Amino acid sequence: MWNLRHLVRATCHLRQIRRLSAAIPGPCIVHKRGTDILHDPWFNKDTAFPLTERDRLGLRGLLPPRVMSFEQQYERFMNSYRSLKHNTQGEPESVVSLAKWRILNRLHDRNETLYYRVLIDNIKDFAPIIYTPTVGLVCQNYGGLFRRPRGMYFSAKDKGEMMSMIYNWPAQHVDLVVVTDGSRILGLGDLGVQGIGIPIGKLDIYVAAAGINPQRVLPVMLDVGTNNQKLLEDKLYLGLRQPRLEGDEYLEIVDEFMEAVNARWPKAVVQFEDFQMKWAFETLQRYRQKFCMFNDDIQGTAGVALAGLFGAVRAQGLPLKDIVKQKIVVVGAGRMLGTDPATEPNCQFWLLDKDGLITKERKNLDPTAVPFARGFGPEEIQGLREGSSLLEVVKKVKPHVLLGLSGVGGIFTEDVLRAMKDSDSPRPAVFAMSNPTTNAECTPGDVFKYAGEHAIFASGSPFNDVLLEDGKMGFVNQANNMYLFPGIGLGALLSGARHISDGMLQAAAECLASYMTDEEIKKGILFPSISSIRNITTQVGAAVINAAISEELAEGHGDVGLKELDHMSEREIIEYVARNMWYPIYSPLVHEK
Ligand SMILES: NC(=O)c1ccc[n+]([C@@H]2O[C@H](COP(=O)([O-])OP(=O)(O)OC[C@H]3O[C@@H](n4cnc5c(N)ncnc54)[C@H](O)[C@@H]3O)[C@@H](O)[C@H]2O)c1
Ligand SMILES: O=C(O)C[C@H](O)C(=O)O
Ligand SMILES: [Mg+2]
Repeated sequence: MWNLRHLVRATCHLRQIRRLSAAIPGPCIVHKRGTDILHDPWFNKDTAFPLTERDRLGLRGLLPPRVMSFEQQYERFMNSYRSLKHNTQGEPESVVSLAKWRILNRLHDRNETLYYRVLIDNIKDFAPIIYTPTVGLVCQNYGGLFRRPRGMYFSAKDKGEMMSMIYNWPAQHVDLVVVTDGSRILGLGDLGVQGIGIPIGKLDIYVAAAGINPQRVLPVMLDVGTNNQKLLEDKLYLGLRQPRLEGDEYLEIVDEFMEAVNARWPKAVVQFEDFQMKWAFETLQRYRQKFCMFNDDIQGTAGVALAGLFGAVRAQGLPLKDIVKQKIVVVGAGRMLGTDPATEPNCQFWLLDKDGLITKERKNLDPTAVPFARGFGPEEIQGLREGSSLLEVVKKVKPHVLLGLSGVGGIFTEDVLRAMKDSDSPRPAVFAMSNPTTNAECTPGDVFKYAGEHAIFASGSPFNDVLLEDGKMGFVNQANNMYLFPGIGLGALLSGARHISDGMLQAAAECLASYMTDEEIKKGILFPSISSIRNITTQVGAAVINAAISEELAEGHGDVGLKELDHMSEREIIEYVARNMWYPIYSPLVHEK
């Protein structure tokens, strides 16, 4: 895997290949004219329609006469975005974030080409707006923010209709579907239909990071009701006002939706997102051999956590094989229980949930927890018992890594972090992976203050780096599944995989883990900057394709059949991925009746 990293980092010219192909855009066939084009965000160029195109498409007189360039439009948008800073001075952070989201969303609704270009170029600044943490706020305030629908809504009332409803979607081709039932939105709980913001945000990341064509993405909300009493009582709530369906009634809805998607777009990849744990796990088992799908919260997150663990081992100057000697305390067992222990490295885990340490004495122990539950043999750390508190566990175990996926903000208290200072690792690692920011288990400032300046920190939502007392920088990593899901989806799509195997997921995680140099790791930088997300995704996508080919799961994509894929070198696969990434540029529009 080290070779792969070197290969790709050395082939930066790929970006030039992309830019070159982007510089000569092919024509785009449009079946509309006049205002219908101006009101279609996919074709709309606003004031940048050239005069010849205005004549051809019946736009003359419908726009002010001056023709602006793309660059001028870009600058104009960025200026108005920047001016928000002055206009919202003194306002609470949430007001400022929502104002930023609104201005981006308005552009998204009006001109997709410009929207995705500013998003790609400014991904580090804009990801916190269109993705975590602001997307959480958007979901919470969806009723008030709603202006026009985006994506598709399938509700419990649509039972028996989905096979025909799916044809209401206007695009002929769909490559990627992200679906949620809104039951566990980030760490914010059941938000019902308002959870649609999450598939929209994830698919924006797909376009920006994986170059999926935005005309070929489909965000989906499966509205099976909500158990959120506040929403049920809210007169302006836009979803079904009924309790969530359960059992077979629930599964019948998801089954019907999956069959409908598969009937219309048999090669589309479906990503399950933010389903409460019981359904996340159940639907993954139910569909993973039948459809090309994966669960991002289980599989994407496990891969990112694994890459983080590898990084923590390397930061201690240890070889990767020493990962098995690492002591890892995981707080928030939900995610972990969803992973197959056979695919996890044989580390030593201590799992805690809301009832404390999980041991074999746990009543009603979840069968998936059995391999992770602690026993009481002589090799066990003395003094720990069923339900021991987090502080007790950290004090006794002295873990190398403390990993939070609890959804509970601030649960890594000062005492817990001080106890991490006595970790058996010279670089104690604290991963506060819960989202959004307010739900993070701790802040980086507290980690460097209490667990020591040698600590390593990663969080699910972005935080700023911390200036330490000695003038050095305490680096903040973002351990978020966005480093993997775009590459998993893209690799599955371009390989034409029948389904997504553990081997493909493992390849994705290993590729991410190998991305960082030893110098970066030594500084405590375990994950790349989000600014390089297209490059990372290219590599992850290629790794996934390679795994699909070697496991004989690949069937090819478009004009590239299995035979061609099979004959590609590693380098050619990377080029194949880069070549297939969409890049926003105005294409000449050609009208056809
Ligand atoms: N960074 C990422 O890429 C990423 C990916 C997936 C999920 N997440 C985050 O993980 C969080 C949890 O998601 P989930 O779907 O696993 O939720 P969940 O509700 O299924 O699981 C939460 C787990 O935390 C435990 N827990 C709750 N309170 C606790 C406490 N006080 N002490 C110890 N354990 C406690 C629960 O018992 C449960 O095991 C969310 O905030 C989500 O945003 C982050
Ligand atoms: O959405 C994210 O930012 C990560 C993850 O999928 C989550 O559910 O928290
Ligand atoms: Mg999620």
